[in-house]
Amino acid sequence: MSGYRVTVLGGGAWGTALGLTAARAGHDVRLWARDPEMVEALRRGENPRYLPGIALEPALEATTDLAGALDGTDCVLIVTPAQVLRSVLTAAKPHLPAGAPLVLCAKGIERETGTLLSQIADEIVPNHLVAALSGPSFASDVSRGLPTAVVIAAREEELAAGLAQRFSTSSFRCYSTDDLIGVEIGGALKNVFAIAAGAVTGAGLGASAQAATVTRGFAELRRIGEAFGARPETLMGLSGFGDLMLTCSSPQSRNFAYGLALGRGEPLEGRPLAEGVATAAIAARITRERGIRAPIITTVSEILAGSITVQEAVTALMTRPLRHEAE
Ligand SMILES: NC(=O)C1=CN([C@@H]2O[C@H](COP(=O)(O)OP(=O)(O)OC[C@H]3O[C@@H](n4cnc5c(N)ncnc54)[C@H](OP(=O)(O)O)[C@@H]3O)[C@@H](O)[C@H]2O)C=CC1
Ligand SMILES: O=C(CO)COP(=O)(O)O
Repeated sequence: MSGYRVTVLGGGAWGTALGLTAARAGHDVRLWARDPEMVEALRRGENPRYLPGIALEPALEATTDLAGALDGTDCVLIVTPAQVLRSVLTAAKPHLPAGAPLVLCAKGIERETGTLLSQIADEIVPNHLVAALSGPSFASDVSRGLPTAVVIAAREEELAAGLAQRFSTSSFRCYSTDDLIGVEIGGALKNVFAIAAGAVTGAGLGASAQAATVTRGFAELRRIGEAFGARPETLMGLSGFGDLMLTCSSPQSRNFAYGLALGRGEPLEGRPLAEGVATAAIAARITRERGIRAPIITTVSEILAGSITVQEAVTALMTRPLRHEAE
């Protein structure tokens, strides 16, 4: 299973962690990043911008040459933020070897179009097989080799299972599924719920309110998932429930930390990437247009748009007329 040629696109926290994991699994890894300084740092075995203080072992073969990084590759992990997938994939397209599957590792929905990331890949490179890697996994944990479990999804069960086998190590366990949409929706929306949980916590509303937010967020995720044809068991797995547990409770999550700052009324400029910020408004629009009840996503998008404060949002959520519903 080793000796696979793997290209990682993106030299951020997650691209670095996944590149390391693939190298530890015995694969021949090339990582492409756009910034020459980052490439130099990665070759030295560090990523001071995104994984400060973590020694990268082994050091990664990194390059700014996109064509060179993709030349002869067997598999491409795309680990740039969701909102730039379209441009990164368009740039990569002329250099992609036929038959190399694409593994989408970002978590989000395209802000302008509401398109899922696998659908963007289908549009731009319709002849390539597409998979998604998701689940509860902080880059800093993974790069340190701490135990982590993720799920790899593809419409073709064999592809997902094969990739899961190739990328698993003794500390990085990959499960597989053919429910691509379920895995993508879970990964994209948990970021919005993590902002909500952080905001509730940051506003000092207590651990009970935080647990209520996460649980009702999960109910919302399942409603949305059902409307998109996701399987309920997928959303109860690593990419849904699992990632909600992680990101809705730990300040290590950039989305939860963003929510904490919102709740505390702290400045938001210059914060690290929080994918839920870009996903919230489009997710709110999609649910509204499709008639799916999504009060938490809608509220987060209103807070981010500045049309309602966290305090007003909480009051509105708690006092809105209750629809008697089974949990
Ligand atoms: N960090 C984590 O623990 C995890 C992250 N993810 C997901 O992975 C995705 C990436 O996150 P992460 O790596 O943490 O993000 P980071 O902010 O750490 O890094 C983003 C990387 O993408 C690069 N980048 C940004 N825009 C472009 C562009 N237009 N063209 C080329 N490169 C670009 C940045 O380059 P530059 O430095 O030059 O700007 C940087 O290398 C997100 O969707 C996130 O949700 C998933 C699981 C875990
Ligand atoms: O997706 C993640 C963990 O599974 C990382 O979460 P954040 O992007 O919120 O840091």
